[in-house]
Amino acid sequence: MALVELRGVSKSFRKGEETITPLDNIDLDIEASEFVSLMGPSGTGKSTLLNLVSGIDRPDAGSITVDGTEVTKLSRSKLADWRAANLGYIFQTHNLIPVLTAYENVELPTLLLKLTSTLRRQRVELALDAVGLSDRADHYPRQLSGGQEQRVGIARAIVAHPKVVVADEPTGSLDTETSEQVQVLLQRLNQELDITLLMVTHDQDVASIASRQLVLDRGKFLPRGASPASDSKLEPIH
Ligand SMILES: Nc1ncnc2c1ncn2[C@@H]1O[C@H](COP(=O)(O)OP(=O)(O)OP(=O)(O)O)[C@@H](O)[C@H]1O
Repeated sequence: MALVELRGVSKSFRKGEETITPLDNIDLDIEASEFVSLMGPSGTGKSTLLNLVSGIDRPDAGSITVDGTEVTKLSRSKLADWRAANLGYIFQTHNLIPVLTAYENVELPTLLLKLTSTLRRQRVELALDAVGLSDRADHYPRQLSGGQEQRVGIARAIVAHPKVVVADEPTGSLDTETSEQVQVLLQRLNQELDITLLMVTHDQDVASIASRQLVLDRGKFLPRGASPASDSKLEPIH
């Protein structure tokens, strides 16, 4: 069984009078330790897919299983606990809390876990070390560069030792040099710490660091090597 399994997953939204279906009966397997990138035209449902895998949103149909747990069957309260222990989320903008230090920002998700204070401290130190920011632990976000802030965001995503980390355009708001540093970091996390990654990006170069590249278009994954249709706006279903 794959670490992440999507079977027959569909998701629609009402937009005024129209219904759009960004995900239409899709299947996906992600094996443990894989690094999968996801590209596709704007509005095709990439973020929607990440939100479903991470249990932030629920599909209209189909099932999503992560490490043997059928996430789609969990109650709302169980889902919050499951997410805290099993899922890391890297955002395009780091979403750090400005009044907390780098250490405290990374510590935040561990407060939802039942850990001793020693283990909690070890996890935070390990995560900051993994992103090369041990010496910035006491700095506030405003005292960090954009790239350092993103690395704190990445440390926060891996601190709970999640089964899967999803990343939504993690380099989208970074300059080229900083983006390259973050790409190297993501590859290291995958290869050295064995973290399974699902990453959305608009940048083909960034996508190519992944071990498998997927393209989503018109509600489906395109076959390997195919390009999205040029007029690939989602067709409304009436
Ligand atoms: N909660 C929501 N309510 C209504 N419509 C939504 C909701 N979430 C997403 N959508 C719509 O679903 C479609 C897919 O959105 P999504 O954000 O997943 O696309 P995307 O591929 O990540 O786009 P981008 O590359 O621009 O970030 C869009 O048309 C969007 O407006």
